[in-house]
Amino acid sequence: MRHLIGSVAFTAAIAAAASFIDNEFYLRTLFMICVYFLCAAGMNVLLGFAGQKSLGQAGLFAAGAYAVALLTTRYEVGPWLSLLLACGVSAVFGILIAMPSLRVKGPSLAMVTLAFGIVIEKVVTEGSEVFGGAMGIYAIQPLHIGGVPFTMLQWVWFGLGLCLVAHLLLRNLLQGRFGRAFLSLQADEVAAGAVGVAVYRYKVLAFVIAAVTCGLAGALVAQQNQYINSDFINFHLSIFILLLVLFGGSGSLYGPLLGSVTLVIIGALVARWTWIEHFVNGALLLFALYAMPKGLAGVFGSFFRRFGLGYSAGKVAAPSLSASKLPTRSIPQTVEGSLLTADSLNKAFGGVVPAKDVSVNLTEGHIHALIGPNGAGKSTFINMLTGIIRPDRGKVTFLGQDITQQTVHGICGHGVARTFQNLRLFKDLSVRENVLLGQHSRMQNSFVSSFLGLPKARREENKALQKVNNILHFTGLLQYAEAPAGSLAYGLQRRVELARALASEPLLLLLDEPAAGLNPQETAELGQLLVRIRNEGMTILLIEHHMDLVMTISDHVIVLDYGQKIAEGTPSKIQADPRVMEAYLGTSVEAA
Ligand SMILES: Nc1ncnc2c1ncn2[C@@H]1O[C@H](COP(=O)(O)OP(=O)(O)OP(=O)(O)O)[C@@H](O)[C@H]1O
Repeated sequence: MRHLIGSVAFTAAIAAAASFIDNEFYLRTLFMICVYFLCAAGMNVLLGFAGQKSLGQAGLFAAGAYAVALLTTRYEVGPWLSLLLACGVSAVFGILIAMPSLRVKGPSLAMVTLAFGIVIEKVVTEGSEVFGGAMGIYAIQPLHIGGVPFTMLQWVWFGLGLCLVAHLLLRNLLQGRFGRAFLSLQADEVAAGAVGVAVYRYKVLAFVIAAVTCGLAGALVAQQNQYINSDFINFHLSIFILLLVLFGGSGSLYGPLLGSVTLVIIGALVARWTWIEHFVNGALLLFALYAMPKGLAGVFGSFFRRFGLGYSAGKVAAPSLSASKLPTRSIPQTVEGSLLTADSLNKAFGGVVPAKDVSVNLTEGHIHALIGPNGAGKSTFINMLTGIIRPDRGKVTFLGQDITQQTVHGICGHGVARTFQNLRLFKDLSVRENVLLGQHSRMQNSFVSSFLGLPKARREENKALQKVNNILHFTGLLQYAEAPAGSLAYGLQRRVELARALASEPLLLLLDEPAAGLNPQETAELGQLLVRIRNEGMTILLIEHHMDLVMTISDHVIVLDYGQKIAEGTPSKIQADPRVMEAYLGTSVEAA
């Protein structure tokens, strides 16, 4: 509420100050700050949060601008409706431009989006019949009230209003479940999927948000100028939008504001020397990348923190502990006591065959261990169970349902959580945020309720915080809750990953070498923790090389060697099995 009142008061103060300006150039500069703020706010979601590098924003700006131009001039649609429809058209282009992101990443994605921008630029330049080419489209209908077109001051007021709404809505979205999900994409897509984030869906959503804000900005420029031509749509515009975010502070809620205010004012100051404009932008981009990796928002943030005025976005007071019990979900049904069945799983990577007809039955409420020499196929096996690797043949059934072809996040949603052999934490996020991400699939707030900041979104966030607090307490991590996960000692990081997996309230927990890199005391503590988790009713499948740990805590041991199951049974039976000894010793017991 404080933020809402502050934002409204800030915007109202600027709107009031603008009414005292009678210089058209100054008002136009203010309007352009609003336009670029809108572009930057959406781009910040895409780049700063979801980590998707797009160089095609000019194409989306064009989509909005030309949509409004064609609708008002050719089809005589009213200017207000055209503005709305232009946002819809841009959203469709946003989905189009998102498609490649489902296949390519990083620099390749930047290249593909760059190509998109160039194609749009060429289309509007060459397509003179429809788009007017270099001549452009004239007589675009401006916004009006009661038939009277907006004055420059009204454009500023309208722009400020849109910026306020965009800021408040995006802030709602980014501070909770959706913001964390976007950040997880940026950090590690495989881990994001494993905690239940629908990776593709969230990528498309980020592209659509960036497209709508950019298209809206394009439409506003076209309607305010009552004219658009291909000169507006060029590569420099895409770079400028990128610069707004990087210079202002990528991933900060205030970065777009700082970037657009600073860069538009610098642009206005050097406007009379057009030849240095690109030079200045290039220099600023280099400066931002090298000297201010977190942009102006990072510089201001550390300045305020030094004087004890730090504002930390999205930090929520820790709720009180109700109990140190794990949140769990109830089992809908079990098929003859069996939770998960793997039926004749096969996988080959060229000549390497890490799974040959592996069949396993994991019964409820037990600690199962999967052991075997290095390269036996243990990690491949749990990658197949969790959808990260598709088996060539065979079937995985969880609670009687075939999950063999399901997505990684879908399998997590069913109640299968995992940790990774090589830690896959979201290292820049705090321990609490990491574990909150584990709650992602259990939270019920929709896009709409999060975007509009409805009470349901706040209720879900509070509920998740309460559960996460209990998990942190259960795993002994409460005192590290606010620390960045990557800053913790290795053993603690392993525990954070375990806590994150517990947060999805799984029925089955798959742990890939959780004791790797732990000292003997930490390993013993881990063993006790796993037994406590089992006692809470969770089923565990543990891949481990620490035989003491495996033999002490497991109820059932499965042994793999060269991709084949060679034995299974109780720990004592496995210890006495000559095939197992042979697999580990590399020769028969007698020969050894
Ligand atoms: N994506 C892949 N492409 C090619 N080969 C792979 C791939 N993943 C695993 N392998 C190979 O499959 C075999 C089994 O690997 P896996 O990681 O499943 O074994 P593991 O039992 O978990 O071993 P460790 O105990 O050393 O972790 C290895 O020879 C490995 O090199």
